[in-house]
Amino acid sequence: MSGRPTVVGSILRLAYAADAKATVLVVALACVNSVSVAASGLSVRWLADSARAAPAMVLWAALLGALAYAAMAAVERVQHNVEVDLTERVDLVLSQRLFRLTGGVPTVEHLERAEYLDRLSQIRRGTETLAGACWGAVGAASSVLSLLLSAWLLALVHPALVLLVLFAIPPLVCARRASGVIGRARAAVAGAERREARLHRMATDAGAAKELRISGSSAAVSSAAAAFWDEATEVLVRAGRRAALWRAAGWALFALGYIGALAFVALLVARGERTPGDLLMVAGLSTYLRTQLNNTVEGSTQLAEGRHVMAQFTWLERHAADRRHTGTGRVPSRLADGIHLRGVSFAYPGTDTPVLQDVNLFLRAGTTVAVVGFNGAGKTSLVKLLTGMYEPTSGDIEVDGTALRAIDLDAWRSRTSAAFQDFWQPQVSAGQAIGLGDLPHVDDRPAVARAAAAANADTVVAGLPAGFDTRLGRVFGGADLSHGQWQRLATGRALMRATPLLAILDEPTAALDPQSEHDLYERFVGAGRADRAAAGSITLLVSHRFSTVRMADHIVVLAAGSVVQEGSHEQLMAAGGHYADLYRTQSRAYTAGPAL
Ligand SMILES: Nc1ncnc2c1ncn2[C@@H]1O[C@H](COP(=O)(O)OP(=O)(O)OP(=O)(O)O)[C@@H](O)[C@H]1O
Repeated sequence: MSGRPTVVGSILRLAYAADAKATVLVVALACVNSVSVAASGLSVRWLADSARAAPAMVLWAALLGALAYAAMAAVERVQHNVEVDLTERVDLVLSQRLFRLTGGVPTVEHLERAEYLDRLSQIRRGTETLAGACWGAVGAASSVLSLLLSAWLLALVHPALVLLVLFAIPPLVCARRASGVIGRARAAVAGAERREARLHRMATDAGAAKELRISGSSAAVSSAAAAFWDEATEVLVRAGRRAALWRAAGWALFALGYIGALAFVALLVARGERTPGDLLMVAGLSTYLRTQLNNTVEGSTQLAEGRHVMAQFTWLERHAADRRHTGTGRVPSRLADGIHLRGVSFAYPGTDTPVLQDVNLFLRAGTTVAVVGFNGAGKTSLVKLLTGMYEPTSGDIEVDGTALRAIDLDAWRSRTSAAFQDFWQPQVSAGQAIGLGDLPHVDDRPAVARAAAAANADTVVAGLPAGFDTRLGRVFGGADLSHGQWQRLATGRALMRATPLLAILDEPTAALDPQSEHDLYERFVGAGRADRAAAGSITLLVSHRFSTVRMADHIVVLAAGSVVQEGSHEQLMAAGGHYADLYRTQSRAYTAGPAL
């Protein structure tokens, strides 16, 4: 996407994909417009000269002029309407493509890194610019055609007048410089704009609003947002001024050429070497030339802005292609052995600090494994690796002896289920909010009801006005749920797949009391036990509550990204150390502390 033709080509291909007929029409109208400009210049000259030499021709000259003007006026109107319609279509095509690309990247790195988020927000805001750039490209091409025709007509008057076309170069070069200045400024402020937008969203988010008011930090958030806004605006305004200076310099040079050309032809007419018709045509063409040039400059500015957005788009396409999971290996229908982690280390992309270090683990088929550890020990990162959200920096994860990186990731994910700490709150019907856990069965009411009952979400649904058909979430004016109720639905979602090979519960239980959490984990482990046993399913529990953890067959203790202990509850208690200390401390807190 480096050269201009590639950008123009890509943009025109987009327009063609959005609406082929309208694209061809816009291009054809632009050509008609260019020819009309030249025809109108010719008609003025013909009119003036025939008035003196051949009065009978005046009518024909006037007719040509009228036709040229009518064509220009009609084309302008129709072209504008078609362009507006087509811009919306291209915008839609781009938004869909962006959606597919963002969702199609198998990893989640681009959604977790600030640098990538900046690029994404530039693309999101820039789809309309890119769509508009189509017409910038077409307009610029048609103006170049007009310029060539005008140059030919000027050369007929005097070859030296072709130089006027050379004066068209400075405004173009300067406009390009100006666009570069604006484009760089936009990229520089993308981070500040994203932060400002985030703070703005936070200030209007009901959840955050409560804490902001209690802590009295609304004003601080508002002034932080204002500071980001000011920072971005200052850079953009400064860039705007510099860009305006560049543009003014370009036009000043053109004005010099324009005045010089008119003076030159006026001199030739005064000497009787050229006719007044020539002078009128040069004056008329020069005026059009300025308009056409203006269009070319605007078109090339739009094109340059579109080019910047296209560069980000191309980056996203490359990122998606680079991150494409190449594994095509089959996922076993049942786990015979289990999942091995062999020397797995992991650092988040763009960071040097490993959050998992040389982890060697065996998750045996058909067992329940619990992972415990302090905040930041690496538990969720481990879950992200097991679900293929990231690949290990070194080492391998093997599913029944086949490396996960060699397995078809979509197929693997279709045999996993998970409920996360930061779970999703889909604004759909209550039934679908559960059914989405197994897309082919999203509306399978008996399956949804089973999952709801297993997650204890049936009581939540029973309290809704239209049961499973109740629309959820404030965005579409649906019923709102408490955090704990959303959590139950999320757990229901994770129980939709009857025979996952890996079922994960990564603490989606923060809003539950210890007893409810314990019940929920028990239900999760017990749900469809026979089916899961037949499939050799591994159930992975992440929890800080040791009363919950002890139900697992195997417990893994993580500390600072390394496995420090593993075994059954009894083995770990007998061994003493980290796990036993934490277990006793927590038991004491529950027995001696206030009732929870
Ligand atoms: N997207 C990310 N980019 C960079 N670092 C990250 C990212 N997510 C997590 N980390 C870092 O990785 C480390 C492990 O985080 P992780 O979420 O795996 O811990 P955890 O054991 O699940 O913690 P908790 O009990 O609080 O959920 C932490 O130091 C965290 O700061």
